[in-house]
Amino acid sequence: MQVELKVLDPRMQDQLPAYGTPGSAGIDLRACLNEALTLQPGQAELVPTGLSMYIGDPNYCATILPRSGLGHKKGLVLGNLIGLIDSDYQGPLMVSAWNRSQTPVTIEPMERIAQLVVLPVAHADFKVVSDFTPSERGEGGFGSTGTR
Ligand SMILES: O=c1ccn([C@H]2C[C@H](O)[C@@H](COP(=O)(O)OP(=O)(O)OP(=O)(O)O)O2)c(=O)[nH]1
Ligand SMILES: [Mg+2]
Repeated sequence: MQVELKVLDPRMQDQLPAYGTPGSAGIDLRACLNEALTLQPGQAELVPTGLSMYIGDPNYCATILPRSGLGHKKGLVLGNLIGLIDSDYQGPLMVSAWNRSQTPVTIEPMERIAQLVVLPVAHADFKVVSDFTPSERGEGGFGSTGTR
């Protein structure tokens, strides 16, 4: 699928978003910072990626997810947990960088801090009913099937 892309920061011109391997689901996003940014424990800051994208097709969206190495080892995750990019959004792509750890984390300019995954979207057509069509699960949830 094709997605329109604008390069907002000239430093991104020669490192346009790309899949790292043919099987990669995510495209790494860089921190387009002018200087290193140190996040104190618990601190979150919006970091520009230097890009904007217009998906255009309402049957798709994009999500911004943590990189597993940074998230697990350094505690650098996302302030919104998952970023959701609407198909009609045309503004700058931003990453909410959140240091969930107990120690400061420094983000260097142009460091790859998160990843973007494009996903299909279904639009629900809600039909109001008073009784659902019966299902095997019914109302059971939140551990109703046990742990073993
Ligand atoms: O990590 C993120 C999350 C969102 N966005 C942009 C794209 C998205 O389409 C728009 C709105 O996001 P969302 O709907 O999650 O936020 P909201 O708080 O509901 O804002 P709005 O009222 O503009 O929909 O913000 C980002 O750049 N980065
Ligand atoms: Mg919204």
